Amino acid sequence: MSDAVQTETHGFQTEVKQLLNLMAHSLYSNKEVFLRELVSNAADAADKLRFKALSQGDLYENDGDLRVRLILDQDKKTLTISDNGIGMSREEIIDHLGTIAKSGTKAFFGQLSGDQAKDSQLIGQFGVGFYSAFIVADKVTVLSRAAGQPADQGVQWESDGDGSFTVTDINKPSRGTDVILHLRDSEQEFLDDWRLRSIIGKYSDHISVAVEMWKDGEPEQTDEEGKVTAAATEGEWEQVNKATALWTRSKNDISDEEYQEFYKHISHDWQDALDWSHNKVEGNQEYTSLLYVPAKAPFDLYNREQSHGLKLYVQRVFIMDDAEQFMPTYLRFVKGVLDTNDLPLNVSREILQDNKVTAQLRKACSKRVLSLLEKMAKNEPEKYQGFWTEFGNVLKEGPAEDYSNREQIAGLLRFASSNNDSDAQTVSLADYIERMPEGQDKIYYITADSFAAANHSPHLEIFRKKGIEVLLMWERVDEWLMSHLNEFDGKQFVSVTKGELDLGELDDEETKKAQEEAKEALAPLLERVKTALGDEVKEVRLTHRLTSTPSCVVAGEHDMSTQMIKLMRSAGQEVPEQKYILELNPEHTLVKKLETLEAGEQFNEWSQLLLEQAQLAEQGGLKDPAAFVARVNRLLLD
Ligand SMILES: Nc1ncnc2c1ncn2[C@@H]1O[C@H](COP(=O)(O)OP(=O)(O)OP(=O)(O)O)[C@@H](O)[C@H]1O
Repeated sequence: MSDAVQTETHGFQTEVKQLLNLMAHSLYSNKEVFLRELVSNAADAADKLRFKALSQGDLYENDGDLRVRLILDQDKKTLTISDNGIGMSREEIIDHLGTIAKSGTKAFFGQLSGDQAKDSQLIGQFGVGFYSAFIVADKVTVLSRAAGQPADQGVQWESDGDGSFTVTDINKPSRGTDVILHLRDSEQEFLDDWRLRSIIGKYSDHISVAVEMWKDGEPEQTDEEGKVTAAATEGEWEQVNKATALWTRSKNDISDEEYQEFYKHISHDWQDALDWSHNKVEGNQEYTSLLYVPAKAPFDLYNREQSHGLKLYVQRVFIMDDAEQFMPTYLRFVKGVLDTNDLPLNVSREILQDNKVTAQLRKACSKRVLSLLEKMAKNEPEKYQGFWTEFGNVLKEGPAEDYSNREQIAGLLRFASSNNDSDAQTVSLADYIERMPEGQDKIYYITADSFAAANHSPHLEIFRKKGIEVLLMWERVDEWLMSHLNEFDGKQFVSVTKGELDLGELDDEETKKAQEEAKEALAPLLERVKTALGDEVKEVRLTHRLTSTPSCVVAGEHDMSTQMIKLMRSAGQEVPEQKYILELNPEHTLVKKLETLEAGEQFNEWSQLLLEQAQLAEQGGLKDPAAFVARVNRLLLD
């Protein structure tokens, strides 16, 4: 022990306490996961040391055989997971085993309802990690010493999982970390050597570092006559996993179960992945990729800054976690491994930034994921629908970010539709096109604040009447998406709330003629309304998109849509006040009534009311709601 043994007590971050609580309740029926998590951490520590030692060979301290050992102590009732990996310093241990470093964690725990059954579902959105040790242990002691540090720089971390932990300086001659679990009385099954071997076999075969357990020696064996049949053997550490990195094996030799185990190892998810794609490429480019799509979105999916990306290996040597350079942001949910021979072993994040090989690999990996999704959508539509529910809104960022693949991404999008009267996003663009009536050559859509606002928008009236399907959109990202999608399969996208409505061949000659006549007859009325409203509107014209509503407002062809304005304002950008075009429905009684009114106060009030109610329906609010209410009341009493 060093002279000044310094023990400090630290409180866990509030979120850690909440996680511990949640985990104890949620994962009890799945409690073996603690072993996978702790062995994964130990294997990661070995990987990290191997990488650091590439440039600093003396870190091995003459012990380059990296391994993880499981040690049972029947008397003390402890199970120890011991590694000779990178280890942790005092600061690191306080930091890593006392807090959760992900941003947004607080908000995540803030939404817990207190209802254990409901909350336990949420653990799936959160990585399990080290803290799972407390599912089976009522006390955990961690002894660690960072590689390259003298023996007296060891540190002991200890906690009973109740809210605080202690940290003490210790002497630790061997490099690496021992996690000692003081098993609860009810968890003594994990002291059973055979039970442990079978769990480890299942969880760790594919981890590239050896996992070892102690095998007792055998005494000398003799036959009846006392002749020695087998010499005595000494006890030894025995490797219990295959220790071949899974992605290096041939696809045909890997079972689905093994793929799933590996997924859990790299993702810290405790549920199965939804699907994966494993590819070995030789030739010009040489790489292996194993990419997984999770079944559930993590809690921080919408934080675009959150770390994501692949585990990067170069010639099977682990280089870094979260190499985001190989996965575009709109595919940030993908987990996996990329192992390449085309990058140098001393590659850094900076080198990756601006690198031709990186760009090629990123393109290749993106393609793999898109093809995987395409196949799923085609062959297993229900499964794809599950994917869409979890990750659809992220995929919608794709056309803006990945211009070259936008047609393929557009093919994967799913929308709600005016045909369905439901907010379920199930309609693909291919479905839409297939259902188009003869004469329709455009894809019509509407963006609004909510499903109800989109579905009940007056702008849809004429489309409903004519049986033309309109795609309904109301997610924040939709406006952004549509500003980057011009066409699909040669068909142009048209917002039903923007510009002059031209249904082209969908309108018959008779209707067109009637419209022309109305235009001529009502020209004076339009003039008068424009004069009454003055600068409040850009233009007043007749509309044929309405059937049961008297008026609507539309943005000019090249103006920003209402949703885009809202999006930009909410992002803190200044957007100048935009003037709309007021459209009047010539068939509607109120418009007919307006025509009969003489110029004067009443005419002005009615014109104003028709504008305000149209703005209310389109924008969901008014600048001066009180004036609107007063006006309605005045007109009601007239
Ligand atoms: N055996 C170990 N050796 C060295 N460092 C370790 C070891 N175990 C844990 N750590 C450190 O503690 C950190 C936190 O571990 P924890 O398992 O809670 O989360 P994680 O591995 O980062 O992943 P996730 O949050 O996705 O579960 C690790 O990132 C690592 O830096």
